[in-house]
Amino acid sequence: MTDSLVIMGVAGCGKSSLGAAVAQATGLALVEGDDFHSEASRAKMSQGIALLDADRDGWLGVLGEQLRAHPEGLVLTCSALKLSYRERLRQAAPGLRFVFLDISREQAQARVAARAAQHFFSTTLVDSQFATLEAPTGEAGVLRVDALKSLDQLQAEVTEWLTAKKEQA
Ligand SMILES: Nc1ncnc2c1ncn2[C@@H]1O[C@H](COP(=O)(O)OP(=O)(O)OP(=O)(O)O)[C@@H](O)[C@H]1O
Ligand SMILES: O=C(O)[C@H](O)[C@@H](O)[C@H](O)[C@H](O)CO
Repeated sequence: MTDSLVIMGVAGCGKSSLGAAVAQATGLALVEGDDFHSEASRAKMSQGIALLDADRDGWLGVLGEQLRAHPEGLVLTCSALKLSYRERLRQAAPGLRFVFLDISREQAQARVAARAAQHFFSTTLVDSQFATLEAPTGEAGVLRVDALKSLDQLQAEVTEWLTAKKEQA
């Protein structure tokens, strides 16, 4: 059973912010999924072209290698929008847990627009993130959190959940 954890959700939901806070709180290494997109994928996203399964295939493979390379556990930020993507990651780290940052389309749009000048992700792509998203409702090892809560509150919810899981194990 792995200690690794994925912080998932659509663009702008707060994966990087919460990932950093949880890594700090747990002492686990932080791996930013966005750092492993190919140049071609980054170019597509900055031009407002949504990624397809084929674009995400190699990326998910590399993220699986990251999980395998950290048997002590890590905090991985990754959109992980579809069940099949999450299953790929679970194959690399059986028992992998996910924190789903749940956000409305309007709020995600507002956050992505607010940071557009400093970020590669095109604001026109938010709708496609929601079209692709298969929420992980009902999947094992998933904590859903409200992305509009404060970072402190979110981090506390996640660490409490991780501690409760450890006590059950
Ligand atoms: N809990 C929060 N409350 C308020 N604002 C937040 C919160 N979390 C993140 N933000 C803000 O929302 C924006 C997006 O956050 P962040 O970059 O962490 O999201 P992300 O999901 O990693 O985005 P992406 O994957 O698209 O890079 C940032 O401007 C960040 O400061
Ligand atoms: O699967 C995807 O479409 C991508 O991973 C996106 O979600 C972005 O990379 C990310 O959120 C950056 O804004």
